[in-house]
Amino acid sequence: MAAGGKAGPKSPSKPRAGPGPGPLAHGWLVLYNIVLTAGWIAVLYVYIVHVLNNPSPPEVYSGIYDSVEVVLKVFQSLALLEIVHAALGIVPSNVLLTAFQVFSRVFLLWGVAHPFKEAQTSLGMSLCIAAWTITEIIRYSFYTFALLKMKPYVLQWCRYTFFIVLYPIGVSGELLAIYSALTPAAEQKAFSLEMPNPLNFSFYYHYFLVGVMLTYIPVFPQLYFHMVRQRRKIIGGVIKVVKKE
Ligand SMILES: CCCCCCCCCCCCC/C=C/C(=O)SCCNC(=O)CCNC(=O)[C@H](O)C(C)(C)COP(=O)(O)OP(=O)(O)OC[C@H]1O[C@@H](n2cnc3c(N)ncnc32)[C@H](O)[C@@H]1OP(=O)(O)O
Repeated sequence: MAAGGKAGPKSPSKPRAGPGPGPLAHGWLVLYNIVLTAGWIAVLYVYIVHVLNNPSPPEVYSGIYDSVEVVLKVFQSLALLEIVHAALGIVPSNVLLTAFQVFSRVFLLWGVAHPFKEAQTSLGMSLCIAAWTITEIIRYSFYTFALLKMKPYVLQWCRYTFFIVLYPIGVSGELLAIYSALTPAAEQKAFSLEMPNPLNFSFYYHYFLVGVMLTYIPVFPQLYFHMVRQRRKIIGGVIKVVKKE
């Protein structure tokens, strides 16, 4: 039995089996989702204030990361706990997909934006922050309501519809931000190891970044179509045909 008293991870297309999380896990998840909703609302607030104060390009996008940096890093990093929740079985999410989703963003923040000013000020960064923020306010508030046995249809519809547009925007933004870090990473030889060295091994961070960008090609469709299946299951009006023996 998993920590929260519910069955282990399930196939994404099956309905939740069992009673849901136990009381302790339930309380924790309510707290977690409320804190994360509030955190992302704070990101949105700072984002909007920045746009209103700097309405013309390039400042309108180039300064967004600087404005939201601290709060964004805190709340996006807290999403690592989602992998733990899924791995412990207290939520029925797919562990691998959750890990890809969370790691790609955490890596973008700490491995791309944090070290490279060019990524911070790129248009891509402002696009993905906008897409993440809208998604997460809806997602965490939806989970909170669901745990409290309320599922406002509008929120549920937004949760399983907005991704159709926000995923491509977010992923394009992430790829643009990584792309803008390639030249500075190569020029600065950041986090790289050149030969000769005692390990007899070379590592070039900008090539690693190219590798990360290529990883999006097989992984992103899996995430996207997972959400398409979830949408079909939850609000798609699937008619179940029961075969008579
Ligand atoms: C070195 C690093 C290299 C990394 C390289 C990686 C390459 C990666 C490429 C792809 C990158 C993607 C980057 C992402 C960009 C963006 O996000 S852009 C913005 C748009 N984004 C979205 O819309 C995100 C959509 N995706 C998701 O929601 C998740 O990530 C998911 C894992 C795909 C979701 O899957 P799942 O968990 O199955 O969805 P749900 O239907 O919401 O949940 C299933 C059930 O689990 C319950 N649950 C989940 N979390 C919680 C929680 N915190 N609290 C309570 N309950 C939770 C949920 O209620 C569902 O329960 P049931 O209804 O009972 O089934």
